[in-house]
Amino acid sequence: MSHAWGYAANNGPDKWADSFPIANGPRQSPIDIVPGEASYDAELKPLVLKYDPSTCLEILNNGHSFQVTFVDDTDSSTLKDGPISGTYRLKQFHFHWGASDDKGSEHTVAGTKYPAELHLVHWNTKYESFGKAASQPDGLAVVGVFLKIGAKNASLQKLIDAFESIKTKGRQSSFANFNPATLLPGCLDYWTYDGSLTTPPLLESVTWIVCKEPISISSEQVFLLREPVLPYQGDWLCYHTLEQLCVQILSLLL
Ligand SMILES: NS(=O)(=O)N=C1NCCCN1
Ligand SMILES: [Zn+2]
Repeated sequence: MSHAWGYAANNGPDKWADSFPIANGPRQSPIDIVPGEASYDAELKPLVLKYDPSTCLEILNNGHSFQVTFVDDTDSSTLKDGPISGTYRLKQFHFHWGASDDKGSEHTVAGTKYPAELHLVHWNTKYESFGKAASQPDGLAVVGVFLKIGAKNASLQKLIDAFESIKTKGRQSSFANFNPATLLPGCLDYWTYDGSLTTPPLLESVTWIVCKEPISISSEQVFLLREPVLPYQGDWLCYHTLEQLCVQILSLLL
């Protein structure tokens, strides 16, 4: 791929295998989760998530999404138990969303797409860093949380309020004292499977932990995720299309 990966026709998921042949690997994510085909495992434990807001560092526009990054040099913000062994440290979280409410999540549930999906990315402390862990089959654990249209999400609003400071690709700004636990659903029941990163480099190093219960996002909030695309400013793109831009311009004019 002569240019960076993305979600357009010329560099989107159908083209990723050109530069990342592991895209055709045996444990690629995302998948369609079919609850009726999932097996119950009595050995699995409840998730233990311990997040320290003081480890929250910054918010970044990486061109594909926005990402909140955490200080990960101690075991202050960790994931334990559930389907994993040992201690995994929180590195970052980010979201995936679509150009309309009928799509956007990466995982699907019996074919149903949610408007958005949160990913909390953790790395196994048996390895010395995120980078080293990302190439190991048990290196990463990502907690996925679906978002469905409903009540305004006060915690999500704190992220949206920070968008003004990261309007162009590559921009980052300090973002302190945010508790990612406020983005978790009340019930932490989950599905789990061994998979991969869903974006390049698509490494097959992820233990996926997908929460069954979604959290809410309001229509107004999801609209703000789909900020009008101003390519010359490099605003982030996530499944944006010309149609979406036209719809948004018309909605602003009418
Ligand atoms: N959507 S995902 O599976 O979390 N993919 C990721 N790719 C790069 C590093 C962090 N995560
Ligand atoms: Zn993701």
